[in-house]
Amino acid sequence: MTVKVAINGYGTIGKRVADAVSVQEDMEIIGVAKTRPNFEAFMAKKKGYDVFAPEDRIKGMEKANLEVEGSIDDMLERADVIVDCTPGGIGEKNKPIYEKAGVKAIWQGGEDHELAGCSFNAQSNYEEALGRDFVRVVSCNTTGLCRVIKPLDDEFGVNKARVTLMRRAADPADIKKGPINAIVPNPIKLPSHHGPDVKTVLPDIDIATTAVKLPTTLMHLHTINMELNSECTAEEVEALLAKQSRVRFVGQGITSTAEVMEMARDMNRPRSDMWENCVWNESITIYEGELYFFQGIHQESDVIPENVDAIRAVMEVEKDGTKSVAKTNKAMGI
Ligand SMILES: NC(=O)C1=CN([C@@H]2O[C@H](COP(=O)(O)OP(=O)(O)OC[C@H]3O[C@@H](n4cnc5c(N)ncnc54)[C@H](OP(=O)(O)O)[C@@H]3O)[C@@H](O)[C@H]2O)C=CC1
Ligand SMILES: O=C(OP(=O)(O)O)[C@H](O)COP(=O)(O)O
Repeated sequence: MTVKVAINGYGTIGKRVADAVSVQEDMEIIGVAKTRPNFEAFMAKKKGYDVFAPEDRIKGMEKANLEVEGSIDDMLERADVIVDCTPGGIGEKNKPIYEKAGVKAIWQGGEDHELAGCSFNAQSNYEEALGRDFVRVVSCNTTGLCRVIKPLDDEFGVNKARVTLMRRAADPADIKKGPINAIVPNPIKLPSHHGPDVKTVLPDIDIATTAVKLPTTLMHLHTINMELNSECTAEEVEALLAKQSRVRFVGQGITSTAEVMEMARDMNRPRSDMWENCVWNESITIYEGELYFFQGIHQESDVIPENVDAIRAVMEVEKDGTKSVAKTNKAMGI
């Protein structure tokens, strides 16, 4: 079976999900929806994607010489599953349209957990999403946290996790957000929403997070501190994280997020994406019985393989999460 996938919202996340789906053997893109005839819409056409638009936007698109296949309802008629990559809060409004069309939907981390009732991270809770109509792939930061907390909890038991998130202020193409010369405690009320968000995937983890926004566009950086239930060495933690397919160790002169992104460019990754958590293995330390390490998260791309796995889970084309992760990784080159 080839799963027919539609994308609603072809921005930072949507365009990457479209390309990642296109390289999988068991799924295909049947259309992407745009609201404006901007360069991204023309690029989507150039790549061979059928472009759809809300009914009231079609005329404007055609006036700009962008050929539109039909409305979002038309796109839903052709799809088995829709990946909603519209800005946070907009996706919620689309739920009735998807329900009416009887199409499964996957939302992103900008929406609340309650919208889908199932928050997803492939390595943490794939099986929970099997056959569901609605799933939410958790945000970039939450994805990055789940990817390391889950294996550490399985192996050593996580008694408590305390994380400081230094967040990029905006994506590289975003001209609207700041700050450009300040460090902003955000959210100001503590702890931040990221800890509760991890608990939507891993409910038994004691986690608290704080977050600030920094004037950078490249990546988020996490300082992770955990109390583990069993005694272990830094070497044992390093060996465990080395086995995780979506965790990459960085060293060899990489001392910053800028150099991680340069490496992604050198790797000829599409859009210089870094789909894996980037852990500085040199930072992995056990100090007075507690674990510490740094990891970088490429906000624009770490959730992309997770969306591919979420499609397989809701469509039940692969019942085993480990196998889905392996298929996704192989097709994308992770
Ligand atoms: N960027 C990031 O770092 C990450 C984002 N996320 C989450 O992914 C989701 C999407 O974010 P992101 O890709 O950054 O957003 P973008 O703003 O980059 O893209 C959003 C897309 O949605 C379209 N859109 C805008 N308004 C509407 C609307 N009213 N109805 C339908 N489509 C609309 C836009 O199309 P058009 O230009 O045609 O209007 C655009 O293609 C959010 O939930 C976000 O929280 C998750 C992880 C990381
Ligand atoms: O999901 C994200 O971040 P978050 O995990 O801090 O909510 C993305 O980086 C988008 O964040 P934004 O809402 O600052 O654009």
